Amino acid sequence: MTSILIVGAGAVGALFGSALARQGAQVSVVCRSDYDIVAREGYDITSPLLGNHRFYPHAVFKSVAECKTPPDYLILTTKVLEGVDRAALIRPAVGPRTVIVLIQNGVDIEAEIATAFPENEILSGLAIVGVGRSAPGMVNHQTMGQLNLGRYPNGASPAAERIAALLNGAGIGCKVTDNVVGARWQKAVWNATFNPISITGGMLDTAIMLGTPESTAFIQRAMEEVCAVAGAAGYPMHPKVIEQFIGGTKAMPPYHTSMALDYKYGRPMEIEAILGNTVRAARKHGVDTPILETLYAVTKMIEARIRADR
Ligand SMILES: NC(=O)C1=CN([C@@H]2O[C@H](COP(=O)(O)OP(=O)(O)OC[C@H]3O[C@@H](n4cnc5c(N)ncnc54)[C@H](OP(=O)(O)O)[C@@H]3O)[C@@H](O)[C@H]2O)C=CC1
Ligand SMILES: CC(C)(CO)C(=O)C(=O)O
Repeated sequence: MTSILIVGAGAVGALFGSALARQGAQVSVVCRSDYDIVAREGYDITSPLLGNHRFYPHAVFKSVAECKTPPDYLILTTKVLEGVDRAALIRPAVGPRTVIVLIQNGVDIEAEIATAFPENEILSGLAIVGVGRSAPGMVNHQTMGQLNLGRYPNGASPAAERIAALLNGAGIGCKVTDNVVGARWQKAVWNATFNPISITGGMLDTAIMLGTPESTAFIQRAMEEVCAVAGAAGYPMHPKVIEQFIGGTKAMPPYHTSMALDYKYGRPMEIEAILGNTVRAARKHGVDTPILETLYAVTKMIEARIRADR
C-alpha cells in the first residue's frame, strides 16, 4: 500500500489527502493548530467534487518527528512563508526513497528543497482549487479541483503518474507535465497579478478586479510583465495565456484569492513566494516590471501594517 504523509494538512492538504485515501493510499497527516480536533474527529469536508464527508487519516501527528517510518510520498502543503525552513520541517520524515511532493503556490520554490535533499525525487504540484478552512478541522471546498504535477526540474516521472492515477480515480483531475517549472510560471501569470491586487483595496474579489475596462487593462499589463519575465527565464508563455486567464476568470463566480483570505484573517501572506520571487527573477534577467515592482512595494507596506497591528 502506498504510504503518504501530508505535512501542513490544512485546506489543500486535507482535500487532496482525503482523495488519495479514498483510492486506498495510507494517508497520515501532520497538523499544528488543528491537531486536537483532527486527532479526535478527523476532518469535516464539504466538497462539490468529493461530496460532504469525514476524512479520518491513518495517523495524526503533532510534529513531523513523530512519524517514525519514512513514507513513500511526503506531500508538503504548508504556505510558503518568509523565515520558515521547509527543509528542516520535513527532514525528520524523509527517507532515502521518499518522494517529496510540493503542492504550494509561488515560483522558484523548489530549489531550496532539491538542494537539501539531492538524493530524493522532487515533484512539484500546482493546485487549481478554491478551498479553505472554515473552522478548525473543517474544510470547505468551493470550486475547481485540479492538480498539475511534474518532476522537478523536468522530465518524466512514474512516481508522479502513480499519484495522478490515484487522484484521477477519486475525481480530482490531475495532469502530469514534464515541464513543471514552465507550468509554475504559467500559474504565476494569474497568482502574481490577481493575488497581490486582491489585497491592495481592502479585499477585492475577481469580479471587482475585472469590473471595469481600466482595471482589466491594468491586470492585462501586469500579466504581460509576468509573461516577459517567464520568457526571459526560459519559459515562454503561450500568446493566448492572458486572454484565457482573463476570460476564464470573468466566467467564474466572484472569487477571493488565497492571499485575500489570508489578508482577511490576518494570517501571513505568500507575498515573497508569489510576487517577490517573480520580481527578483525580473531583476536578474534585466526585465523592466514597473507594475509588479509597484505591487510588490505596496503589498509589503500592507503586510508591515498588518504586522504592526498584531
Ligand atoms: N486554498 C486554496 O484554494 C489554494 C491554495 N494553494 C496553495 O496551497 C498551499 C497550501 O494552502 P492552504 O491549504 O490554503 O493553506 P492552509 O493555511 O489551509 O494550510 C496550511 C497548513 O499548514 C500548517 N502548517 C504551517 N506550518 C506548519 C508547521 N511548521 N508544522 C505543521 N503544520 C504547519 C498550518 O497550520 P496552522 O493552522 O497551525 O497555521 C495549516 O494547517 C499554499 O501554498 C497555497 O498558496 C494553491 C491553490 C489554491
Ligand atoms: C488560482 C487560484 C485562485 C486557485 O488555484 C489560486 O492559486 C489562489 O487563490 O491563490
